[in-house]
Amino acid sequence: MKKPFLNASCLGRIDRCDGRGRCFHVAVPCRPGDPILSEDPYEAVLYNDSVQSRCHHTFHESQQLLRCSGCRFARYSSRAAQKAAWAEGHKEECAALRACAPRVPPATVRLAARLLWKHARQSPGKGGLPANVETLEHHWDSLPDSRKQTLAQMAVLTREYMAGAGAPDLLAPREVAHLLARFSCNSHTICDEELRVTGVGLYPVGAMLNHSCTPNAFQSFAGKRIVFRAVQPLAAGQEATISYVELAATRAERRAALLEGYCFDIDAVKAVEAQPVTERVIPGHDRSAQLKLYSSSPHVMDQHDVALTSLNSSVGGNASVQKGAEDSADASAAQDFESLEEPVPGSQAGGSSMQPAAVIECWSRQGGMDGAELARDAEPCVEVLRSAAVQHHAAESSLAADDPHGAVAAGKAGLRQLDRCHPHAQEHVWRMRLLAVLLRAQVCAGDSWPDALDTARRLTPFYKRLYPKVWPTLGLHHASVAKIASLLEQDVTALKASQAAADILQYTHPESPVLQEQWQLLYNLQREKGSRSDALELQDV
Ligand SMILES: C[S@@+](CC[C@H](N)C(=O)[O-])C[C@H]1O[C@@H](n2cnc3c(N)ncnc32)[C@H](O)[C@@H]1O
Repeated sequence: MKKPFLNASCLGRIDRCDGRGRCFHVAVPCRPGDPILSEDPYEAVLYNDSVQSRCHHTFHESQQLLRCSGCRFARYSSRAAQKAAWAEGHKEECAALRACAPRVPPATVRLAARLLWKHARQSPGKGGLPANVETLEHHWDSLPDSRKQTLAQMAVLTREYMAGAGAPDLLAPREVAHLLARFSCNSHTICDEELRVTGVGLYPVGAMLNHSCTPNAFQSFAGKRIVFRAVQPLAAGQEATISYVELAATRAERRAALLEGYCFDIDAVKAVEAQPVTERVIPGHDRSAQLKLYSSSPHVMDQHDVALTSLNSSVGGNASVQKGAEDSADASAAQDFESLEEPVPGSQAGGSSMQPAAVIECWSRQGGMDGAELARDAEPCVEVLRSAAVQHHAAESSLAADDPHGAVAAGKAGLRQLDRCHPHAQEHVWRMRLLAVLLRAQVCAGDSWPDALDTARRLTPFYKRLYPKVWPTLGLHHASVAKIASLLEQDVTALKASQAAADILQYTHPESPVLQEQWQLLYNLQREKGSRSDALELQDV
């Protein structure tokens, strides 16, 4: 093992590991909640839609922001922040943004430009990339041609954008494309305490943490500084892992996202994937509703999948959203900055442009079941799942279009569809997704809190099963339940949810106002409970 980093905020070291390149080992035993690494980004930028509400330098939200009079794009929480930002790269950025106004390049293009300007400032005349960026994986040779083409077009865009600042040509187009490919598999999506996406940053040491679908650490952010914390006890020398993808998804979906975004296969260590014996497109639905039939249970599905997709005792199902032809759409819109926004780690849950689809994977648990019989059982469910997927898409679109009532209607319609499915489909992945979008819509609409509480409570068992015990999404979900229940004066529910939230958030958000809020709520609820039991006792007397 190499020496630990001198960086005092790092409790580990980088080593080589079998088949996965480099990895991060903790140097000392850690308890849940212990920070194992915290790091400022080598470079970071806000996403375009966060720019109006957040400081360009600190990434903190603010009601009163000062707008840069040069580019009229960047906004700052104070003069000091503006001054610091100017010295740290906004000087060149401001000129480039002015030159391409009113268009604004996507965040990853702005990130690449800032990184190259920074390197030129710190190592004048050296060229190339900083050493800690150069060594990051880019997997260029494994990328499909369509992806290479998109990255090449983004590289052209980056160079055009940088030329606006009158800077010398810093990197050849091919090298810029490789840099953008490095972003795809090494950058981190920056979120605030409530897990709202704010920007994207490159953290060279943080990029050493490998993926696991049962991670023992997770990342959160203080402004744009990343902090990795343990979510389980870690022994000295143990590898720290995070999840690169949404954990509340089926294995098939996680596998596809990892293959596409990070070029590795979570099933690579297992035997050859089970091949379906029959594959059929459901009539009238192109490839958007498909049936795949296996003669026996495909070993690649895990418990997680079975919980999310089982339909009945002899048939299993798996409905997934298939990614549309994003790359070719991007390629044909090379001149349109916004359409070239790149997916980055942790951000693949998006995809509002996807075509909703239902793919059902059926297998016989006993093996040897008659294929026609399986198909007959499953086919009506495919139709129902397909409709549920369509309603989910409609609900997401309505929410994005600021129409929460439309989203509530679509979400409820989707859930009603699913009620027609086999009772064992109660735990299907589309039910979880419909409940999640319905809850967001009901909270946005703000006119039926009892319904919102009911939705939130129906979602809880899914999240408890799918996320690790200590996980921010689960903690924040309990916090939402507590808030809605306390609004409705359902104190017992509020108290339980608030306690569950605080039990998690004390590890995941130890220094954040989100946890303070829970302590306050818990305190108020316990005090009220106390005074009510005092009152009762007095009455009894
Ligand atoms: C953010 S980097 C992690 C550090 C990387 N191992 C390295 O040496 O630079 C992501 C890349 O690491 C590899 N990787 C991460 N987790 C993995 C896993 N569970 N199985 C296989 N490869 C993995 C993949 O090549 C992936 O594209």
